[in-house]
Amino acid sequence: MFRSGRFVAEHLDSVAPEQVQPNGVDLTLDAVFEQVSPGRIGTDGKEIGDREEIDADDGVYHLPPGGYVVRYADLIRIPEDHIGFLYPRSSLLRNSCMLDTAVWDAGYVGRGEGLLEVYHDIELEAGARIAQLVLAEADHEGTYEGSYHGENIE
Ligand SMILES: O=c1ccn([C@H]2C[C@H](O)[C@@H](COP(=O)(O)OP(=O)(O)OP(=O)(O)O)O2)c(=O)[nH]1
Repeated sequence: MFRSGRFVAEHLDSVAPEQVQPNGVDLTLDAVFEQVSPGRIGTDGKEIGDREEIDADDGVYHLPPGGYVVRYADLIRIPEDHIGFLYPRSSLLRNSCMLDTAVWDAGYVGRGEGLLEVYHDIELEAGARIAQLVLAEADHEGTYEGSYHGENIE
């Protein structure tokens, strides 16, 4: 069963009322990066390529077509007995952009990242809502202890 937005909000730090949706919580944009060196995924592990942070102009990112790594501002804690799924805000799709996301594991804590695909120039303001996190009840064995556990927490 998918949980309500109010339930999801209980597992994020400092959620503004406008972020809470009927079925989930909107995540906001913290930073935008451009990858500048190759990454690697092998049988023996993975390496993430270097990135350069893109400057916002008076708090607004002006993004030409391309692929960008975005970091969400919201600190997320996926509770035990749950799994998280993140979806793009439909206004992104309606503006010829897409946010690619993966599974959010039970036990994960951090400020996560996603891949923003831009097919037409777009302006995104820092702090703008760009995605929606939903939580579903799920069986699992163990909890997330991977390399991204605790990421982007100062
Ligand atoms: O769009 C997403 C989806 C998930 N995550 C977070 C939550 C998730 O629990 C964690 C790890 O994701 P995954 O298990 O897919 O990472 P991996 O590439 O398999 O790395 P590791 O082996 O370290 O887990 O990253 C994101 O930041 N963005």
